[in-house]
Amino acid sequence: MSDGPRFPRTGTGTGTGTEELEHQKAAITRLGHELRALVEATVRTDASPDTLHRVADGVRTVTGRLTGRRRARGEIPEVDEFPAGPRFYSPVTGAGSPLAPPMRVMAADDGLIGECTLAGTHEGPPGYVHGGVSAMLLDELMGRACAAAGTPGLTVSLQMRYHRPVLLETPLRIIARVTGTDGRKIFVNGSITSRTAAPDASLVTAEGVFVTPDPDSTRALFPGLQRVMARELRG
Ligand SMILES: CCCCCCCC(=O)SCCNC(=O)CCNC(=O)[C@H](O)C(C)(C)COP(=O)(O)OP(=O)(O)OC[C@H]1O[C@@H](n2cnc3c(N)ncnc32)[C@H](O)[C@@H]1OP(=O)(O)O
Repeated sequence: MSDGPRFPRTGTGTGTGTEELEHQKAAITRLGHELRALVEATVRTDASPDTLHRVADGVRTVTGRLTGRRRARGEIPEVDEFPAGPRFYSPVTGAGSPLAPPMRVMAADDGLIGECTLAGTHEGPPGYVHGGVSAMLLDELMGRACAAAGTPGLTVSLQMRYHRPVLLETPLRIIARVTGTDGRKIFVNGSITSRTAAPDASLVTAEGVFVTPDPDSTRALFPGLQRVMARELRG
């Protein structure tokens, strides 16, 4: 892992709302980077039990510093651009999530492309990516492809085919493409390939069906969304 980007350490408290938000995003990104390094070091270390106990004590102390006000379940963080933009704590793309590789997402001609490299944190068979993690990458990108196409939806079906094991520590390309719609149903294809070894050979492919909830279901499922829209209307 790299040392990560350098960010200002604290907000000034005197900037505009936008500046404060940018400071917040930078701090979230920096902590996410350090936590990811901690998780990777944890699953790869050969340290002694004494060292592991000392580190566990230290981590417990650090955790204690983050237990002030917590977001309520379903509350959308102010830094997020939900549903179409970056989500800072997504377990796949979130700069602030220690679970996220994080996958970078880019627009392509006919869908979205994701890029990431996975390591020990996401291991399944020794040396290879966990199959559930491959499904998670694809589910996220395929869901975002629906939103990018103007038809946001939730996964109702995700059929995975694992053709070859996905190597750890190898740059990956994930592709998602909406292939059609039928009423509220959206059909999406996805694949994972290596960006370096045999980039044309799909390691994993997926076919998904996503459904746009009707307006009543959307309101019931995502009460936090109403608050975000009200926040944006207030400017
Ligand atoms: C911002 C991007 C983030 C990306 C995140 C990644 C995506 C995710 O992980 S989403 C989280 C996982 N998914 C979920 O939790 C969804 C759980 N499911 C639900 O809540 C509901 O099924 C919901 C709200 C989506 C749809 O419910 P509802 O509106 O009642 O749909 P319903 O009327 O049953 O079905 C709609 C259509 O879909 C079809 N359908 C439903 N389930 C399936 C299925 N498993 N396979 C195929 N078709 C299905 C129905 O047959 C129906 O088709 P038709 O209109 O032709 O009769």
